[in-house]
Amino acid sequence: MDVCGTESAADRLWTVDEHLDDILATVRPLPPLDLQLLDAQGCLTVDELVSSVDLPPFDNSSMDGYAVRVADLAGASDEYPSVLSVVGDVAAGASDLPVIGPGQCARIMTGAPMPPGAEAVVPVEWTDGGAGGGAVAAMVAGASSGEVRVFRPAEPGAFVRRRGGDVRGGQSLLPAGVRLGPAQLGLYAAVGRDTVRVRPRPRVVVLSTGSELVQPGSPVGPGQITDSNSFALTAAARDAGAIAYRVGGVPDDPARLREVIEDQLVRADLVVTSGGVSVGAYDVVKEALGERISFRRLRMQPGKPQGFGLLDGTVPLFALPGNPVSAYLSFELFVRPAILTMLGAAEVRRPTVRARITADLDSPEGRRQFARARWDADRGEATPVGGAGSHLVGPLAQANALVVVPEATVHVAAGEDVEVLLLTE
Ligand SMILES: Nc1nc2c(c(=O)[nH]1)N[C@H]1C(S)=C(S)[C@@H](COP(=O)(O)OP(=O)(O)OC[C@H]3O[C@@H](n4cnc5c(N)ncnc54)[C@H](O)[C@@H]3O)O[C@H]1N2
Ligand code: MOO
Repeated sequence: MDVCGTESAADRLWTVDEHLDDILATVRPLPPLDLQLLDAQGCLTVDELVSSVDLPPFDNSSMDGYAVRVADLAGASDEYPSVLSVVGDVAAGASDLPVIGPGQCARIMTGAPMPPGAEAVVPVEWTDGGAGGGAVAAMVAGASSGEVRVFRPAEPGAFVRRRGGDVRGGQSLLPAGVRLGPAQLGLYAAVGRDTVRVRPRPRVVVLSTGSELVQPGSPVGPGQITDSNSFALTAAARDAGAIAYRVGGVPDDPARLREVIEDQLVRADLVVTSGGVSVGAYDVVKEALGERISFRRLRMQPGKPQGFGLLDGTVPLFALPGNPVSAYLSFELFVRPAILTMLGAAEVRRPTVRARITADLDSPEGRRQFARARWDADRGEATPVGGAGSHLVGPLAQANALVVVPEATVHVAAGEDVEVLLLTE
């Protein structure tokens, strides 16, 4: 408060929505890039996929068997098989095809082109395979010429996969903005594309600050704690679709932190720091970046102190609070939407559902609380795990959702209907 008792800019508490709106108004999708198919996995496309080819590219057989003329098999049965003369073999990839005349057929393999004159395929199991006995279970070696007895008639087009029956040249196959998973990448390859235009994965650098931090695997001295934030946040960035680099344990020295950030900027589309943003004597991130990004306090619990801005007017930097639960939830609520925006996603927020809460919950007045919970989709229930403390990493690892308690609510009773934000969807 200033001397007149009015709220100054520094005192102002931002709502969660105001902070997110500021982020979404600032962060832009990355410029598109042509990538090799497998480098684009998980990215969102920029263009619609229009096929320049027919698939299949030619009429072909869906079975190992014989390519036949339909009239030759009229009335064929076990008792009165049709006897055809076999004029050749057609394997997948064959280009020199025999012409099938009346009374003739060719052995044909799955995927092989239909030879001219043939109208259908009979599977080998409906023939004697040229062996002169009853029906066989598979192609008989060396019977590519001679005679074959066929025990059933054939419909025109039976077991023939038609040219263009799957995909037509000129057809629109996928709209822009599709996430490239295995089937979509397979489709690009199937229509002959070796590259695809996408928004690339943002490169995210994750930095942990704090002179008290030691890296996992090292001995922990008095007053020290293990750096867990850089692991959780790097994993969360990858989960959101980013390429993430972890830089653990920058000490509480503003000059050193500025130096590390400058070094990291060569490989960063976005930077995330944790720790050093509150009001202590060693709040290194605030000291190092106070002039370059905006530090603010939110009507939120956990996650009250936050820093956000563009470094050099281009690279978004998120200065998240150091408490592990605060850092992780801040990432979920603010950094993840920024990464998804850079990827070009239309929907950047986690989904929410309504559920019945199974236990009482207290919440601070004037702050939106995000309580860790286990959500049971079948029962439509959310069960809080652990308490409100933002150092509680044990229960955080049990949670798959957050119960959202509005700013004006100070108590929720078991059995009430609440909003639940799903962390795993
Ligand atoms: N007088 C006040 N004190 C605090 C306030 C306040 O308003 N007035 N806000 C509290 C809130 S809320 C939060 S959140 C924290 C934010 O603190 P910092 O961002 O400055 O974080 P640190 O002080 O560096 O660390 C806080 C806590 O988290 C642990 N930590 C830090 N980094 C890591 C890491 N990489 N891995 C695991 N744990 C980490 C650190 O040891 C501290 O215990 O400030 C409150 N104080
Ligand atoms: O806001 Mo702090 O993030 O409550 O622990």
